[in-house]
Amino acid sequence: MTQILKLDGVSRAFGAVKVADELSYGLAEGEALGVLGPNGAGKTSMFNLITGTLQPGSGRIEFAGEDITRHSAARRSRAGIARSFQVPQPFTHMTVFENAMVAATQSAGLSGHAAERLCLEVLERTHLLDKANLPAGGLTLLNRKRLELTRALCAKPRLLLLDEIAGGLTEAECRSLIQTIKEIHASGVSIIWIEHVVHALMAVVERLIVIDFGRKIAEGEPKAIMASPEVQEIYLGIAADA
Ligand SMILES: Nc1ncnc2c1ncn2[C@@H]1O[C@H](COP(=O)(O)OP(=O)(O)OP(=O)(O)O)[C@@H](O)[C@H]1O
Repeated sequence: MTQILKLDGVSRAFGAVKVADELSYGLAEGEALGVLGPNGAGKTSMFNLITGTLQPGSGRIEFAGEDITRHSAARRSRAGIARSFQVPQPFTHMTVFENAMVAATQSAGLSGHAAERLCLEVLERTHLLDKANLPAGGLTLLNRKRLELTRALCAKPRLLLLDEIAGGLTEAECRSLIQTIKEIHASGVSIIWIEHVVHALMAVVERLIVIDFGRKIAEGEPKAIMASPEVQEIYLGIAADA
């Protein structure tokens, strides 16, 4: 199977804090990978390393067979890497549609009707079409999360990085978001999903990795990983924090 992403011995420290410590793993094209780990383990930093807003101290990152370790964030975005942020970051004074258009024009490089068509398609997939003309600042938390997804999808990603998108939602809202993410996955987009809401992860991902102190401490089939005593101990800590 073709690998869309490969991290090879990626390390980065802030002073004494290692946010990535010899991190190595691969992601197959079309695969959904879950990432679990306690607060401060380095999960968001790993996304920053993949998207190019943080440079590794050492190691190599490949995307679609190309070494992107020194590529700029803008170049990686154009190549098809998109992310959602843990704290939704819409342009609050703009409408939902205008927010989508920013991503379609600036990240996917589209203009005119092509950009509008993509935005409408994505807004339908993310169930925000009926909110298209509302200001983004007034959306509920679920719809702000849906807008995060919309903005990422309007960049036409091959790889979608989701950062704790299920946090803070009610059970019913979480189920509805899981369904949308399943549909995105089924459309062929490769996904890496950092999440503390473990049942949401388990409903979607085919493989899990667990990170602690920037190190990968477990990797494999989700149920087997969750059953391991080492991960159970960390998970109890995560459940207490969540
Ligand atoms: N730019 C930075 N400068 C200094 N320290 C940083 C920087 N970015 C992150 N850190 C520190 O690195 C550690 C890892 O942070 P990171 O946000 O990657 O963890 P995380 O696993 O995503 O945590 P959470 O689950 O709380 O979001 C934390 O101790 C954080 O304070």
